[in-house]
Order: sequence, then C-alpha cells, then structure tokens
Amino acid sequence: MEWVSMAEHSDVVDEINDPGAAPYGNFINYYTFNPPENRLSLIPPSLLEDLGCRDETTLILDVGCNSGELSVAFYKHLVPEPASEEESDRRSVHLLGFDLDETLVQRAQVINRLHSRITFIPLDITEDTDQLRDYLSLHGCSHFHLCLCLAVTMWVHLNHGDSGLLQLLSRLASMSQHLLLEAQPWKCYRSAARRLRKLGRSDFDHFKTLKIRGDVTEHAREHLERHCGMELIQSFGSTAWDRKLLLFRKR
Ligand SMILES: C[S@@+](CC[C@H](N)C(=O)[O-])C[C@H]1O[C@@H](n2cnc3c(N)ncnc32)[C@H](O)[C@@H]1O
Repeated sequence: MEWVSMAEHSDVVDEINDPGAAPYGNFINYYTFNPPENRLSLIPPSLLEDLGCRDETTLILDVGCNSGELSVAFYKHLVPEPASEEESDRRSVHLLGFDLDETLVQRAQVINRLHSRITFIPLDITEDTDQLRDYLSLHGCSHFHLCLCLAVTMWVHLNHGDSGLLQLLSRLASMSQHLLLEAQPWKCYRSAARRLRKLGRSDFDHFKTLKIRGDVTEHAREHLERHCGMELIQSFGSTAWDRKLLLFRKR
C-alpha cells in the first residue's frame, strides 16, 4: 500500500516513491506523505498505563525512525507534560530512535527539542546492536518496555532475505517487553520491486527467492508467537494505508 497510495500523488512523490534513491525505505520526505497522525490516531494516549508501564523509568525504542517526526509525535502522544517538577523527577520516559541513514538521523537530532528524554542515533539493526544494550544499561533496565517497528520489516526483508526478517523480529523480541508492529503487506513488495526494475536497476537482492510471502504480517505473528515467546494482545486496526498495527507482549 505504501507504493500504491503514493502513486496517486505521482507528481510530488517521485523522490519518495523511488526505491533506487531509497533502497532501505530511507525516504527524505516520508512524513509529507505519511504524517504521524495516520498512525497516532489509532493508538490510545493511555497506552503506557494500559501496558502497566509504571516503573520509575520507561524505555521506548523506535526502530528505523527516519527523520524522527513520528518518534517525537509518538512520545508527546503517550507522555503528557509533567504537572510538577516533583512528578517529572518521579517518573521518566525515554525514547531511543535509530536509523541506518545518518543524514535522516541528523535531521531527527535537529528537530528534537526534548534532548533529555529523546535520543537519536545512527544504527543498522541487522548489524551489531551493542549500542542498544549500552543504552539499556545506562538506564539500569534489562529491556525496552515498548518497541516500535513501523514500516521497516519490508525493507529488511527485501535487503536481507527471510533470515534477515526473522532475525529482526527475534532480536527485537529479545530486548522488548512489548512490540508494536506495522508490517508492510505483500503488495508493497511487488510495487517496490517493480519500481526498481522500471528505473533499470536490478531487483532487490532477495525478492525472487523469498519464501515468506503472501500474508507477511501473519508470518511475523507466527514467528513471534512460536519462536520468540511473544503473544498478540491487541490489534489497533488498520492505517489509512491498509496496514495492521499489532501489539505483542512477552509471555
Ligand atoms: C518507510 S520508513 C518508516 C519510518 C518510521 N518507522 C515510520 O513508520 O514512520 C523505513 C525506515 O527504516 C529505515 N531502515 C531500513 N532498514 C533499516 C535497518 N536495517 N536498520 C535501521 N533502520 C533501517 C530506513 O532508513 C527508513 O528510514
């Protein structure tokens, strides 16, 4: 749907729609086309309380945060301004956003006004994740209370194959108590590959050999439930781009 909906605005979206220019989904103006509100309108502001995140410190991880607009908006959506200094000292919520695209991360750092609470770093989730462990230790936590993995799975899948996708899910599950997942449906894969070919580029490394195809969200659910000790606890419905927002919890 990512590609399908965007094609409707073809004049403006060439850049964002061009997988040659953004082979990892690292679109430079993503939030022009998919504003934070599209997802936030489905998420109750009380989510952290609903999940029982009442610890002194609550940690949120945002995987593939792009230029940070959704991360910051998500944080503000879930975390009300503290009523007093005392309240602010008592309970703190921190968000770590990361993306493999350093230019996008730099932009995220510039728009971020909540430096003491929100941090953006460059990181490729398919590589070494020591920095995530370091961040957890810095805050004295063994896991992230909530991990957001929104519109990232397809890019990891296309660039790193089935094993890359499953490893991503396992990795996130191993460090998170809750996982909010928005996986792109299969039609987005076809559109992404088609557009790449149109540009005269070779296919994504793994597109033709993927065994996980069709209902990718269901495959992801199965992997998380069978192999990662997680269970689906809620579906927040579908976004304007017809993608499910699913919430998993560590059993
Ligand atoms: C389509 S955007 C989605 C951005 C954001 N998560 C959202 O839903 O609004 C996908 C983002 O994932 C990032 N990404 C893709 N593969 C990644 C990887 N292996 N590690 C970290 N970020 C990655 C891209 O650079 C891009 O910014």
